[in-house]
Amino acid sequence: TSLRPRQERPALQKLLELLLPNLEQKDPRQFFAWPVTDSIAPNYSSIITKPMDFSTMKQKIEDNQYKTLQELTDDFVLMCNNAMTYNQPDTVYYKAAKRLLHTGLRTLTVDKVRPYVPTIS
Ligand SMILES: COc1ccc(C(=O)NC2CCC2)cc1-c1cc(C(C)=O)n2cccnc12
Repeated sequence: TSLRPRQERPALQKLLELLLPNLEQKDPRQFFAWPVTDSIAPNYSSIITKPMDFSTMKQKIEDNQYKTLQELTDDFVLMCNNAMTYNQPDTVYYKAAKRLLHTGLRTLTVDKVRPYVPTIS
């Protein structure tokens, strides 16, 4: 828990705090829970220029760094695409990323979420 005094939490931050666990549950083996290190994935940091993982996304929500649902969606897509870039198609990681991308995007774009996040036209 952060030591900061509890400042007013905008509606979007509350929504994202609800959505993130829903996405994390789609990664039961927790391949996407933490940053991928060069020790478990050789040369990862030289191949993937913009790493992303759920713990980083959680921190960005808490630091109120997402201004729209689309920005969180972009990080989620980046995370999945990184795994489909670094790993070969026949690996557990590539397959998990492909499945996560599809099921996760359905959660993020499903109509019942949209109305709560008016996009500034
Ligand atoms: C935080 O990342 C991980 C954490 C745990 C594991 C893991 O438990 N791997 C076991 C399944 C066979 C070994 C794998 C990963 C992992 C994710 C990834 C991704 C997301 O590309 N990765 C790529 C190559 C090697 N390992 C991984």
